[in-house]
Amino acid sequence: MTLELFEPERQDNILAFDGVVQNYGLILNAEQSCRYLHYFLQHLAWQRDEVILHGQHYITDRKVVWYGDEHYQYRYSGSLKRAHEWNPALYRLKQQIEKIVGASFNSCLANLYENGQQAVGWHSDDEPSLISKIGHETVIASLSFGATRKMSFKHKFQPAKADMLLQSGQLIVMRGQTQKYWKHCITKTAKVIEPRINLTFRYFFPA
Ligand SMILES: O=C(O)CCC(=O)C(=O)O
Ligand SMILES: [Fe+2]
Repeated sequence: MTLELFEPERQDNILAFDGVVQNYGLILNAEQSCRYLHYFLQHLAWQRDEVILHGQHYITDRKVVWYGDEHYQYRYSGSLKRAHEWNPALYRLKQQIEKIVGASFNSCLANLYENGQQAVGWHSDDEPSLISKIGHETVIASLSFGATRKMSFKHKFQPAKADMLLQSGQLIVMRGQTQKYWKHCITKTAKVIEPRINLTFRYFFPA
């Protein structure tokens, strides 16, 4: 695993306006992060994602899996997703994150990028099932393991952008109106040949 020269600094908000992306820095040490990476690589039920765009059926390179308190179901990009029962280690990590962040989560969408060629394009996590009925905000806590990758944000209506590197053991939280006004992506890079896992803890409001 590559060792980063600089630890990420904590930041209250990397966005200039219209949303909040908090950088909590590293919440796990290198050894803990490395153990989680190898454990999750082996023990989560990874599957390529199916999406239907403009009537065309696609299978993504990156793998995903969704865990939750119940077998929540929802339809996005034309295919039906169903939450698995919590993996116990993932559940304990969820409880730890809830304490740090001061919010509760009932599900986790996990992503596996085998190398820098696998990425996720510009999108917002703005499905109605993720928006709270009171306050109308979305809180997503995102914890990374393995290879350092760049996450970018761009405003939907203004020429504003922000970038951050996500290291192994680093936690960020997207909250407020971030999903309404900003898109985010993980960029491709030929330099990264190692895997990265990202866990996005979410609160899912069943319809
Ligand atoms: O891998 C990441 O850090 C981001 C994943 C993401 O945007 C998502 O799961 O919605
Ligand atoms: Fe996302």
